[in-house]
Amino acid sequence: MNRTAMRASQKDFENAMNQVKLLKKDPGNEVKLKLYALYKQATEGPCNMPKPGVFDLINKAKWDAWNTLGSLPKETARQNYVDLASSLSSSLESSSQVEPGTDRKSTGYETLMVTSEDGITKITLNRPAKKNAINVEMYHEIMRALKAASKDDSSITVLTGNGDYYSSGNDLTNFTDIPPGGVEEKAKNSAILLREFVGCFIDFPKPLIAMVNGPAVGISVTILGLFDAVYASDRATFHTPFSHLGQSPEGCSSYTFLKIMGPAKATEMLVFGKKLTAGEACAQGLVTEVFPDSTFQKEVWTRLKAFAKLPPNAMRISKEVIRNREKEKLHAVNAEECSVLQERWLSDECMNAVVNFLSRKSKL
Ligand SMILES: CCCCCCCCCCC/C=C/C(=O)SCCNC(=O)CCNC(=O)[C@H](O)C(C)(C)COP(=O)(O)OP(=O)(O)OC[C@H]1O[C@@H](n2cnc3c(N)ncnc32)[C@H](O)[C@@H]1OP(=O)(O)O
Repeated sequence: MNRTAMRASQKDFENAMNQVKLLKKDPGNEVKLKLYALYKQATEGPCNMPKPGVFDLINKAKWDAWNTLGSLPKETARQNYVDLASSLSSSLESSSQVEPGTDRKSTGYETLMVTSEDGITKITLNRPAKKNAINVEMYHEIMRALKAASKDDSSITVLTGNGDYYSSGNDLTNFTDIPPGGVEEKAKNSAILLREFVGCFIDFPKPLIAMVNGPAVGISVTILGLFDAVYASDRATFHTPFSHLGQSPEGCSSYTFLKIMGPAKATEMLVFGKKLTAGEACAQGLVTEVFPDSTFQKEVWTRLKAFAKLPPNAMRISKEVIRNREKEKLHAVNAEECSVLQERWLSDECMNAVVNFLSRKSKL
C-alpha cells in the first residue's frame, strides 16, 4: 500500500496504545517522549499546555516534545504513533546481544539477565540503550541477584554489561523522581539505598568477578575495588567524574582506591575525574588483566570455567581469610561516604550538573 495514502483508524490507534503498554523492554525516555507527544497531538492537537519552569524537568521535557510537533495534523500524528509503536514491537521484542548458553535463565528481572551454568552465575546489566545506567529498579535487582547468587549452587559470580558499555553509572534521571516529601526525603532514601547496595558487595561471600566489556563510569567503577578479580576489554575505560557532577566518592573507593593505587593516583581519579584506559587501570592495580576486545569473551570465559571447577568451599574460605578483617572498616567507610553524598545531592553544584546533563548541555 502507498504509505502516504495510509490513514490509521481509531481502532489502529487504540491497538497501538495497547502494543506500547505490552512492550517487555523499556524503549527509553526519548522514545517515550515521542510517543507522548504524538498521542497528545493526535488527541488534542497542537500543544496547549503552559510552558513549565526549568526545574520541572519531566513536564518541561514533555512540553518540549509536544511543542516541537507544531501544527502537525491530528491524523498524521495518529499515523506516526501507530508506525512508531509497530516498529518498537518488532525491534525491541526480538534481539538479544548476549552470547548463547542461557541455561537456567532466571526470569523476573526487568533490568538484568541472570543465568547460571557450569558453576558460574552471570549477572548482566541489561539496559544497553541507556549504556546500562543504573536506575533505582536496577539497584534493587542487582541486590536481589547477588543475594540469590550467594545462596545458589554456583562457585563464582560474574558481573558484566550488555552492549557497548559496561555501565554509565548512576542513572541521572534518578534525580528527577522527587517524592511528596521533597528533595531532602529523596536524598535520605537514596543514601539508604546506596548504603545497602554497596553493603551487598562488601558482604558477598563467593569470588566475585567483573568482566568489564566497555567503558565504565561512576559507581560501576568505584565498586570494582570490592571485586575479587576485574577482567577488562581493551575498549574499556574507567571514569569517576564526581567533582564534575558536584558529588563525592562512593562504593568505598575513598578507602579501596587509596589502598590499591596510592593517594596520588586515587586523587587524580576521584577528585579530578581523570579517565583511565584499561591498560592504565591495570598498571594501577584496579584491573587484574586486559584482553584484546576481539578475544575478550572467549579468553575470559575459558579462564572462568576453569576457576569454577576449583573446590567451592576452599575458594569461599580463602576469600573470607583475605577479606574479612577489612569488612568492618569497609562498612564504616560506606556509611560515611553515603552520609557525605546525602548532603552533596542537595547542593547547587550537583543540581546544576544533573540539569545540564538532562538538558543535554554537557556530556562527561
Ligand atoms: C536527590 C538525590 C537523588 C540521588 C539518587 C542517586 C542514587 C545513588 C547514587 C549513587 C552514586 C553514583 C554516582 C555515579 O555513578 S556518577 C556517574 C553518573 N554517570 C554519568 O554522569 C554519565 C552520564 N552519561 C554520559 O555522560 C554519556 O551518556 C556517556 C558518555 C555515558 C555516553 O555518551 P554517548 O554519546 O555515547 O551516548 P548517549 O549520551 O547518547 O547515551 C545513550 C542514551 O543513554 C542515556 N544515558 C547514558 N548514561 C546515562 C546516565 N548515567 N543516566 C541517565 N541516562 C544515561 C542517554 O541519556 C541517552 O538516552 P536517550 O537515547 O534517551 O537520549
